[in-house]
Amino acid sequence: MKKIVFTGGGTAGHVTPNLAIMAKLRSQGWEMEYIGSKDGIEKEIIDHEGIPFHHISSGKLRRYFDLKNFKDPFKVLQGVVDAYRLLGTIKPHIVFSKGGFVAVPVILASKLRGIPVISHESDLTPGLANKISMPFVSKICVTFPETLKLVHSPKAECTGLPIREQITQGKRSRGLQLCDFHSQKPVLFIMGGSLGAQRINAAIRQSLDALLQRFQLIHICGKGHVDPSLTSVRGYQQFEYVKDELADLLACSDVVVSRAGSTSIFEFLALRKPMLLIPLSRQASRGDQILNAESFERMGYAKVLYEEDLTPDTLLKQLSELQDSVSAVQERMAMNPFGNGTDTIVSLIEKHRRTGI
Ligand SMILES: CC(=O)N[C@H]1[C@@H](OP(=O)(O)OP(=O)(O)OC[C@H]2O[C@@H](n3ccc(=O)[nH]c3=O)[C@H](O)[C@@H]2O)O[C@H](CO)[C@@H](O)[C@@H]1O
Repeated sequence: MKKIVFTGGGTAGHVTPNLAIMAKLRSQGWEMEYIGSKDGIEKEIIDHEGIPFHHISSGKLRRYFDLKNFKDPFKVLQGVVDAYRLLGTIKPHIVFSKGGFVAVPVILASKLRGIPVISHESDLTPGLANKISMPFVSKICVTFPETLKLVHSPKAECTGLPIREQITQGKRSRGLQLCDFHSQKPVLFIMGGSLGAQRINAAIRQSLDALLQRFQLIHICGKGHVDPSLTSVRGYQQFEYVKDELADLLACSDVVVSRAGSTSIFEFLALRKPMLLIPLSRQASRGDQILNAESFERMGYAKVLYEEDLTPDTLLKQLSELQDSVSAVQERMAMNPFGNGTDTIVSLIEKHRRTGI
């Protein structure tokens, strides 16, 4: 029996692409297990899939000063020891890493055990965890063609993003029913990444009356961010985080307002949802979402509203411009050159796995 270990986590963007690959490998008879962190969202997502989950010690690697920077390298070292032990027991033929800090110890331990690793980068610019791991992996898969120029490695290949098939199988009628919506008014889908985005939540709620004149609203707010005072507003449906219902909610949505996490925006593209992207600012990140969003704007799939320009007025203005160009955007999306990365990655997994163990 062929066996694979998946890793990756912290936030859902580093986990959900794994689900697409898992479904395909499962249908080909592979056995699989997952190594993640104790407190990341990956445990919840992977438990839901019924796949054995093991957690290891993991530490955040920061580019800025923080007292935890002195403690975290020891947590990473402990993570390498934990992962080394687990890999010795599981004995996989290959490891697939979707990035995030928990992936670093797993990749180092795989190297020590001589197990090949394929890593995948979702964002246009490689994250720190993937950068550190590059020398130790057999193959680096990237999502954006622009990333190949930044990675400069013969190991790199543009495979696109693995997209869960389940997300493309939603039903508009089920989505409308779930929200108690009708089909006479367009539906606006709002998502601040897997954790929610407080700035976006606030801007939407400040503009709620004006938005409700034009749309029915599905708002994924993030854990703990549902506003209880608004739960009975007709046409405004809030969720903290959604799992299986996401496909139906997207199927009934016409336009999207979102952060510009790579996993989400490629899902919206696959579903041909015109998007207004409000990327996480450079103050709060390395600026990867800004580059993701600008790349989608250049391709004509999205409009970008920078966080520093976000006000109820700019939000409404940009949304109305996007609504006017919905058909043109959808035509461009239909011609998009990005395929679903799942099949290419599954072929690479077959090609690079160890044989004879
Ligand atoms: C704050 C932060 O660190 N953000 C990063 C993180 O974002 P984040 O984890 O938010 O990642 P994305 O927005 O790219 O992906 C979120 C994933 O969660 C799913 N989803 C989301 C909400 C929900 O209720 N249900 C659900 O299933 C989405 O469909 C998608 O598959 O990883 C991304 C991918 O590397 C990066 O581009 C982001 O910059």
